[in-house]
Amino acid sequence: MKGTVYKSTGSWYTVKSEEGSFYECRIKGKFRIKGIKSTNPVSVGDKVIFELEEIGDETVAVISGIVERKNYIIRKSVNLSKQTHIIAANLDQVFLLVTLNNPPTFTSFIDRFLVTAEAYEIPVVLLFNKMDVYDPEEMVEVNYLVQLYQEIGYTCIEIAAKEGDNVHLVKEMMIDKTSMFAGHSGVGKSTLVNALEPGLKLKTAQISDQHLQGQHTTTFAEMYDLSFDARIIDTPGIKGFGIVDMEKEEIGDYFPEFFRLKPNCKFNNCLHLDEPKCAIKDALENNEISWSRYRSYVQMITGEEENYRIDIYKER
Ligand SMILES: Nc1nc2c(ncn2[C@@H]2O[C@H](COP(=O)(O)OP(=O)(O)OP(=O)(O)O)[C@@H](O)[C@H]2O)c(=O)[nH]1
Ligand SMILES: [Zn+2]
Repeated sequence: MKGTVYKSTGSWYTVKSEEGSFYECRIKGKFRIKGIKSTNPVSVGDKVIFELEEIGDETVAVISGIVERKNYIIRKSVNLSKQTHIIAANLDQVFLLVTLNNPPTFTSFIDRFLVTAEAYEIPVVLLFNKMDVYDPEEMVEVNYLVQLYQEIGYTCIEIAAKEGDNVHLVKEMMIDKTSMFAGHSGVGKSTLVNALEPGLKLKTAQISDQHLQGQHTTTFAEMYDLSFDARIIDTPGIKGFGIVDMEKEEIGDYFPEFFRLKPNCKFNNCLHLDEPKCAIKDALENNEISWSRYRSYVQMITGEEENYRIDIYKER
C-alpha cells in the first residue's frame, strides 16, 4: 500500500493510506537517503510504501520503502552534531508571517528565511499580518515591503488574522496542498490557523518560550488534515527553518533578482562584492535592486549573524 506519514514518534509512524485509513507502522530495513546522514530515516510528509505483515497472531504494518522526496527541511541533531534530523518532507509551500512591530520582523530575517527556502526548493508566500493596527506611516512601510518582495517574485498577502481579513485568500492558496506556517513568536500563527480552521489546536503555542528551545525537548512534527482539502504541518518548538550548509558562491543564486542579473557580471564567479563590472552592484546604484536585500546578502556572505539588526524601517 501507499500512504503519507502524518506523525512519527521515532519508533512508530502514523501513516494515512491512499484510501484514507490510518495505520500505525514500524520500519523495516535500512533507509539511507543519499547524501544526508539523518537520525530519522522517515519523516512527516514522506510518501511511503507499507505492507501488513502477520507476526505471530498479530498484524503489523511495516514501512518498506520511501518515495523520493520533492524537498525536505532539516535541523542539526542536538546530540550528534554530524547528523541531521529531517523535520518534514514534501512541503508544497511555507507561509511566512511578517509583522512590522509586536514583534518586529526585520528584513534580514525575511531574506535569510527566503534564501533558505530557495535552497530547500520550497515556495514561500509572505503574509503581512496585523494590518488592522498599522498607522498611516506604518502602512507606507508595509506597502513598500509588499512591492519589494512582489517585484522579486514572491506572493504577498496583507491580512489581519484576528479580524479574518483576507484569510480566505490564504485558504484558497492552501487547497490541495501541504503547507507550513512560520514566523517569529507572536506574529499570529496560531490566530491564523484558528481563523482558517476553528477548533484545530496546534501545539505551536505550548512551546513558545524561547528558552525552552535549546533544551532537549523531544518535539515531533505532525500533519493535520483541514476541512477544506488542505494539510498543515505543525512543527512545535522548531523556530525558523533550520540551517542549510551553503557555499559562499551559491548564496547569491538564492536571491532570485541577483540570479537573473548574474550573467551580466564580468566574472562568472562574481560574488558581487568588490569585483569590477558587476551587474548586481550596477543595479543597486540604479535602484533596481533594494539596498536591504543587498545588505542581507552581504551579511550572509560575510557570516555576520542576525545580531546585526539595523533595519530599513529605522534608516529610511
Ligand atoms: N491586532 C491584531 N492582533 C493579532 C492579529 N493576529 C494575531 N494577533 C495577536 O497577536 C498575539 C500573538 O498571536 P499568536 O497567534 O499567539 O502568535 P503566534 O505566532 O502563534 O505565537 P507563538 O505561538 O508564540 O509562536 C495575540 O495576542 C493575537 O491576538 C491581527 O491580525 N491583528
Ligand atoms: Zn556581480
